[in-house]
Amino acid sequence: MNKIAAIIGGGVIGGGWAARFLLNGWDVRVFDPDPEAERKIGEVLDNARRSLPGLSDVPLPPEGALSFHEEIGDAVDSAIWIQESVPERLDLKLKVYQSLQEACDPEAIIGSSTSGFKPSELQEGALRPEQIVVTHPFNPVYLLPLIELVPTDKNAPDLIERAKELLTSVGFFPLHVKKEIDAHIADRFLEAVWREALWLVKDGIATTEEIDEAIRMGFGIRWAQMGLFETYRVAGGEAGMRHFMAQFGPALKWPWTKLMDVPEFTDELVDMIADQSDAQSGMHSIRELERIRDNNLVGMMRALKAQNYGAGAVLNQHDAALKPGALPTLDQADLSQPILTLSRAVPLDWTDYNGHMNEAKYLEAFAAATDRFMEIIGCDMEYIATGGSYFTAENHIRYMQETHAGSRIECRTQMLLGQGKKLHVFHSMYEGETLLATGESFLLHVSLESRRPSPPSPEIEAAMARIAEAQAGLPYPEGAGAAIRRPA
Ligand SMILES: NC(=O)C1=CN([C@@H]2O[C@H](COP(=O)(O)OP(=O)(O)OC[C@H]3O[C@@H](n4cnc5c(N)ncnc54)[C@H](O)[C@@H]3O)[C@@H](O)[C@H]2O)C=CC1
Ligand SMILES: C[N+](C)(C)CC(=O)CC(=O)[O-]
Repeated sequence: MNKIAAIIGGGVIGGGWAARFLLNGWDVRVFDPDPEAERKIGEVLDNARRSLPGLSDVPLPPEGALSFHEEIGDAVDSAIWIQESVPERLDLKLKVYQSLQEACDPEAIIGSSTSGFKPSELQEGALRPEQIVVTHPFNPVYLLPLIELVPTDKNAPDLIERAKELLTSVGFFPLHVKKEIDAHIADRFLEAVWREALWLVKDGIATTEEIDEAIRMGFGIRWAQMGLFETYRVAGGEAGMRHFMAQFGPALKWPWTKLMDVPEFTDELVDMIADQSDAQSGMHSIRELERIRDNNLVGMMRALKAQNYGAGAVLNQHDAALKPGALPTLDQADLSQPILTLSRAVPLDWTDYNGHMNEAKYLEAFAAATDRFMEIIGCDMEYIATGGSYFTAENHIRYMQETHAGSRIECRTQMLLGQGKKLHVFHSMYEGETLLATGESFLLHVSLESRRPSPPSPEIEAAMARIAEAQAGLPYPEGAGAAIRRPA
């Protein structure tokens, strides 16, 4: 049975939480009095389906069931996680806890998305304060890993550990904020930057577009991978952080920033900022901007994944947790049929200007299927470390149907020859029952020392013989051995 999450308030943030849980295999029950809530969550889910599953290089669990409830008690019934994301008003949040705590399981965790309130303020007067913690997410909640997890000493250590475990299981990075403070950690930075930016516009120093360029062309990209302190340590040169502080510390006392002053939101300032923002981005609808944002985030996060750094390392850990059981081993597979060697969603950065999966990415998918087939026959990392491996000598791809971001694809592999140093495999790529493409590869076993063909280990020979015998009854695949014909 799937785990159940209740989403109380299904706006921008509640919709993101709903998508994160659903796409990680939880059932989600929503309570939101807004008659438009179902449509709005549907739109967030559409964005999430095209972007989140492809962040993983292994398949996410099957999507959970989504339901909408008219009574808060029905929504929280049987939920082990209740996420409150109603508007940022303390009186409203406290009223919501009153009614949901009358109905929910006392063991359930109640997380609040609040951007600014301290957990002690949310626990004030609650039926069971020990159930309530701050779990502050970042938009888009379905892609960004950070959750600021802020408990008080009313929360038992066991609840904090369970919260961390459940958040990690859906791909989040829970950052345990040990001491409560207004606006937690990250929003305090965002607010400081936001205040300074408003002054720069008001004082006519820069437009909204120039400020965004100053961020995204420089320190914004840098922050996305190393943050503030690691970046400045590097900026200190060989002497590191101490030198950086000695050199740039005094500047903090100069009047570079306006610190706590807030410009008054006069009609003039609001119009100036809104007009500049329209001129900068008004050619895109909000939904278009969301898609542009998601495309960029996925590309950047997948690049960080390749470096196993920052958010990329979190994604790799989530993949590692999902991996066991995702693909069969030699002993688990039905060897009489083509063997499942790839199962994943198409990442956003695999699609191109034609709006479908780019031709080069088919090779990437088939190469991953070949790598998996090598593992199945025993040519895994441990074996490769002993000095033997396979090199690909020839590939042939046939493209049959289009596929798109977020689509779940599978490769099934038939071994056409596995004898001595030769390995000849034929991969068929499917989306459901639809054959999308085929990829045929001829490989040679090599010695990594001499870089020349060499016989594989007896264990690999035996595994290939076992597959050859089991697949002997399969018809030779249509399209195997095909080539592009010479024009008549
Ligand atoms: N928008 C943002 O960038 C972020 C917001 N947050 C926090 O998330 C919370 C929600 O913010 P948003 O999603 O932006 O607001 P929103 O206005 O988009 O959504 C709030 C939703 O709550 C519903 N609602 C109102 N009263 C309710 C009630 N009594 N019971 C159930 N649902 C009710 C509304 O119909 C609406 O759909 C706030 O606490 C905010 O500080 C946290 C991170 C980022
Ligand atoms: C504007 N905000 C304070 C609601 C923003 C957040 O809380 C986090 C975010 O996603 O930027």
